[in-house]
Order: sequence, then structure tokens, then C-alpha cells
Amino acid sequence: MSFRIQPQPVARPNRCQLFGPGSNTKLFQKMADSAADVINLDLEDSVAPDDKPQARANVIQAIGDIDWGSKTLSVRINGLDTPYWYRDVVDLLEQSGDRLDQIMIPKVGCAADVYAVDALVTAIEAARGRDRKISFEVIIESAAGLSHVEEIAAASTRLQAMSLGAADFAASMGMQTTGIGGTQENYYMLHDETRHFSDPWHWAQTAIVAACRTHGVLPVDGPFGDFSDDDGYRAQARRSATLGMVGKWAIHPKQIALANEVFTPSDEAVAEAREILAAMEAAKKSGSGATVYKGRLVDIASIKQAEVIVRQSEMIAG
Ligand SMILES: C[C@@H](C(=O)SCCNC(=O)CCNC(=O)[C@H](O)C(C)(C)COP(=O)(O)OP(=O)(O)OC[C@H]1O[C@@H](n2cnc3c(N)ncnc32)[C@H](O)[C@@H]1OP(=O)(O)O)[C@H](O)C(=O)O
Ligand SMILES: [Mg+2]
Repeated sequence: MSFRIQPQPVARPNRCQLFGPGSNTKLFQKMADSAADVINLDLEDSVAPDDKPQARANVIQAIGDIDWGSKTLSVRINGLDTPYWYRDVVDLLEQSGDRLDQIMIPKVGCAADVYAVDALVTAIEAARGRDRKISFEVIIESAAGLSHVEEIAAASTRLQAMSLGAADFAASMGMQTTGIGGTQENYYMLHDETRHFSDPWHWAQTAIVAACRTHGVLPVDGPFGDFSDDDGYRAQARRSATLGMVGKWAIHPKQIALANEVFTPSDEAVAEAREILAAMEAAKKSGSGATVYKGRLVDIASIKQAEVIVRQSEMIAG
């Protein structure tokens, strides 16, 4: 281990982030009643330009009026390349009550983007005497964002989570795709005339996970557009969970149970992790740093792997 200790991210359930347009007030109560851990009310790309002011007003009202329970309540503001974002921040912080937990900053391209929002939020919090400090989540969804992912992860003590936005990312990279996440028909290797599909999102996800884990930020997988394809969603979510991501977006209520299923460690996985910890405890007592569990090597690194699973399950159980 480096002399630099890897920081732990905030201990909060983040298995599913449910999105809904700020212009569609009919969805708000349904979102609050859902089983998603995080709610993302959107002022950005799901809201048409003419609807932005009304959507902002709707969201501010809903933050105060609706009982959001123990969910993390987040609002996605507009990007820093638009004329809307500063008004989003100012109105949200000046006009909504303390129930707002988080601001999501889309299309972050460098640490200075986060710094700019931090400066504005910090000034408003001080001026208004807001008791609760707003946290940030960011979306990596551009070539610049991925190129600068590590400096972005380190950009602010407010930063708690970072997602991959597959659609904007694909567009920024010039990828020949139209689907939002998932398998891409032309991304395959040929072997013995059989197509073996590969995962075009994998490298971006691993870069995000590494940057997040270095700086104590939660790595989250973004949207999966085809909400009729449960198996496709599950497959993508399982790959993300295996890589170290803690959750995934839902753009339709159908996807909430899928995300919660995949990102909640199964009873079998938790039982196995506990058995490994017990086996290693016994090994330690007999002066050994390694032992055999179900015919395979487990050692001190296995303790850390098992602890990840036990910690996740205990945190979700509350
Ligand atoms: C890609 C980039 C992104 O920005 S993704 C995030 C932004 N997108 C959104 O926020 C879209 C959110 N989803 C929706 O608006 C809708 O789900 C929909 C338009 C995709 C479909 O809506 P529709 O009403 O047609 O769906 P139904 O199947 O009829 O709904 C059934 C039932 O569920 C309720 N419902 C629908 N959506 C939601 C929701 N988001 N939350 C809660 N409830 C919802 C609906 O009202 C129906 O309810 P009922 O009538 O049965 O009571 C990204 O940035 C990138 O770059 O990658
Ligand atoms: Mg986007």
C-alpha cells in the first residue's frame, strides 16, 4: 500500500439514481415513492430550452413540498457552456429549503468546472446562512472529461459521486453509435467466424472507477436507454458492479428493481465473504497469512475483498 491511504467514499446507499425531467411534475411524487436510493430531478437535457425557467421553479417547489424520505435528493443543473447554469445554482440555493442534498454537474471537462460551481455555491451558502453543505456529483460525458478524470475527482471536497454519461460521451468521442449504453452491434472481434462482442464502455468505466477510488468518490454507471431490455440492463449493471461501481441510473421505473438487485450483494456473496473472513481469522491465529478456502488461495488481500462486500451489505441494510 502506498503511504497515501485510500480515502473511503461517503457511506450512503447509491444503488439506483432515478431521473425525471423537471418539467414533468406528474412524475415527482412517483419518484419520491420509488425504491431508488437517489433522486435526480433534471434541469438539463430532458428539459427543452423554452421550459427551463418553469422546470427550475417546479423543482424548487417540489424540493420543499414533497416528502423525499431518506433518499439523497439531487438536482442536475445545466452545463457550464450554457446560459442557464448560474441561475440554476442561484435559484436552487436561494429559494429551496435545506432538504436539497446535492447538485449534479453535467459535462464536466476539467477541475476548473467544478471549482467554478464550488465558488458560487460556497458564496451563496455563506450569504444565506445555509446550515447544510451541498454536495456535488459530476457526469463524465466528454473526451475532455475522461482525459481529466483524475483531476476532476480531486477537484472539491463537496464531490461525492461521479457517473459515466454514455450518450454524450459517445457523441463527444465521435463514436458510431445511437444507443445509450449497452452492447454495440459493430464492436466485436471475429474468431472462427463467430462474433465475440466486447464492451466499448469498459475503458471509460475503469478510468472513472480508478479516479474515484483514488479520491474517495462513489463511481456510478449512467443511463441504459432501452428500458424494454431488462436483460441488457442487468448485463451492463453486472459488469459495472464487477468493475467497482456502486450503482446505476434508472431513466424509467422498470429499471429501479434491476439496479437494486444487482448492486445489493446477494446473501450467498455476503455469506461467502464472511466465511473467508472467518477462515483468515483462523489462519492468523495459527500464524499464517494465507490459507485454502473451497480449494483456492485466500490471503490478506482476500480480507480486503471480502470486507468490501460485507461493508456494502451492512451499509445498505442501514
Ligand atoms: C442520456 C443522458 C440523460 O440525460 S438520461 C437522464 C435524463 N432523462 C430523463 O430524465 C428521462 C426520464 N424518464 C422519462 O421521462 C420517462 O420515463 C420516459 C419519457 C422515458 C417514458 O415515460 P412514459 O410515461 O412514456 O413511460 P410509461 O412506461 O408509460 O410509464 C409507466 C409509469 O411509470 C411512470 N414513470 C415514467 N417515468 C418515470 C420516472 N422517471 N420516474 C417515476 N415514474 C415514472 C409513468 O408516469 C407511468 O405511471 P402510471 O401512469 O402507471 O402511474 C445522459 O446525460 C447521457 O449523456 O448519457
Ligand atoms: Mg448527458
